[in-house]
Amino acid sequence: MSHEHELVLVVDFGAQYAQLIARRVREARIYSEIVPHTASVDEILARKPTAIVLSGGPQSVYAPGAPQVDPALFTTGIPTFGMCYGFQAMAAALGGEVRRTGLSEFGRTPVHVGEGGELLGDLPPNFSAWMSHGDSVYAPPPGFLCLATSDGSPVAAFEDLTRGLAGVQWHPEVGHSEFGQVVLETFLVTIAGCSQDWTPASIVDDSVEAIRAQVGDAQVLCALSGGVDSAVAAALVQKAVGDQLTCVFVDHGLLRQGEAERVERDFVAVTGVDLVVRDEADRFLGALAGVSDPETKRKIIGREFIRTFEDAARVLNATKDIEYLVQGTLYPDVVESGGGEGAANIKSHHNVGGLPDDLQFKLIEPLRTLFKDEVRAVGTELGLPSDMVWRHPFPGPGLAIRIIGEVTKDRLDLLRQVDAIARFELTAAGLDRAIWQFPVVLLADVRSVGVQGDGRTYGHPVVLRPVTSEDAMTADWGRLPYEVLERISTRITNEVREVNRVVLDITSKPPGTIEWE
Ligand SMILES: Nc1ncnc2c1ncn2[C@@H]1O[C@H](COP(=O)(O)OP(=O)(O)OP(=O)(O)O)[C@@H](O)[C@H]1O
Ligand SMILES: O=c1[nH]c(=O)c2[nH+]cn([C@@H]3O[C@H](COP(=O)(O)O)[C@@H](O)[C@H]3O)c2[nH]1
Ligand SMILES: NC(=O)CC[C@H](N)C(=O)O
Ligand SMILES: [Mg+2]
Repeated sequence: MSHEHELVLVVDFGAQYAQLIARRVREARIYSEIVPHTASVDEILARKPTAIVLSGGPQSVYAPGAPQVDPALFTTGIPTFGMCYGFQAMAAALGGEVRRTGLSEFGRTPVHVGEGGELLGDLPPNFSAWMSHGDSVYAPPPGFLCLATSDGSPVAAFEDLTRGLAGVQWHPEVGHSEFGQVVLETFLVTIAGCSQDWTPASIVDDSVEAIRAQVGDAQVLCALSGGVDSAVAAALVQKAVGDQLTCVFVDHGLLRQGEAERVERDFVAVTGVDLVVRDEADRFLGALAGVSDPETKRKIIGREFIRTFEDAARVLNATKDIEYLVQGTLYPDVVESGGGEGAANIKSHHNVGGLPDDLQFKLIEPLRTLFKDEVRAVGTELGLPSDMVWRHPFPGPGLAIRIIGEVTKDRLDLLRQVDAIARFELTAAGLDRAIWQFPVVLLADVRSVGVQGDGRTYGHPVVLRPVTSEDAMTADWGRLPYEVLERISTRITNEVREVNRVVLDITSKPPGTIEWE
């Protein structure tokens, strides 16, 4: 998909959020991918990047064994931008001086911009940038112009435009850095000359073409959850190969109120796609009986999903020969499971996943290079209705991982009721877009004493878990207005007899995760 677009490669030195750099580059409408710092100069050249970004990283460039940049990279003529570790590594590779500073800078840091130069030309003389470093560049390499300083960074930014090289000590990719996107775009567009041709329309055209080429006349199965990713993946495949596509929706009994009906009604109505609905509640609830360990729940659900897809294919194979399975895998899944070399390892999620080696399908993953916000833009471009494109993510294992304790039909019914109230009130308050996701968790094994109608109750607490996020990798707790919280709490305790306490989860991720299990 990427071949026809200019490419910016992000070389990952073990940055916490190399993905975020790639996202920011793409926000500038330039296609970007991440490569590990172990990639050789030849491997990098083979990808024909228009520009390169060297990421931050936890090490010190002068420490034995610390990852280095091969100086040959700087003679290729490809414009290269360094951030933090990448900036220091560029300095060290080209003869500048990098050493430990007496003053580490973590967090918001005032930066002073000097005279001249192009990279920071549009910035005011003083602004604030987000830093996270204990080493500093003390002297720029020969030929470089020092552009800025901070208290702990004698050289906080530099450039040598004769070679297309520049860098900054701070992290322009994080939202807390003022003018971060301006600096990045000045480098990529003005200095490196990248064209901004990565648009949702171009993504759709490229991927429709690629799917057609891959699939030919074959038959395709898509596991459709009603979630954003599989809806957009299915719509792309449908645009590419039309009625060669059959979607399978599994009602595993762990869905929220109205979900199954909504998928049938909305998705089919909009796309006209062939949909097979499998009612598998008995199978999933049977397999989950007596289980309260979160990992065991997830494994059971993953296994039963695969069995269900295989069953569905067996039935369909009577009339068509299903060769491909469509998955809504996103770029963060790929990076998290393939590993940016040296980067932290993030928990692996249920996908259609833990796919067996002897999988009978070949995979189609049209969203494999995209982030969630891009998937939403593609969905919009494809004409999917905005409530489908903007709906909150919902995990494949469903309410099973929001019931802390054993999953039973009664508990599911109870949580469905509570969840419907919370979601209704969020929507009524016009906050769906402001909140990334709003799990409601039933502490099924916990009871507390309450008083209702002058009588003692001994009910269950539920936890409201509104979060804000950009890509679910990190999250903050959502600051819902007190009036909205009050309405939700009152309605839940009035309308759902078994619940006598509503609590609010105010933990960010990290350290918490979004889901409780
Ligand atoms: N009930 C279901 N029926 C069929 N397939 C499902 C179901 N739940 C999940 N899947 C499959 O598992 C994949 C991963 O689920 P995931 O929740 O990550 O994505 P999604 O549901 O498509 O999007 P979102 O992240 O917005 O919920 C889906 O893309 C879909 O292919
Ligand atoms: O399809 C899925 N299968 C899973 O097993 C799964 N676990 C978590 N999630 C969703 O992923 C995002 C991050 O969740 P956590 O912060 O809980 O890890 C949030 O959006 C979660 O809802 C899942 N989605
Ligand atoms: N965030 C970074 O890239 C840190 C770079 C280097 N380890 C320093 O402390 O200066
Ligand atoms: Mg989902």
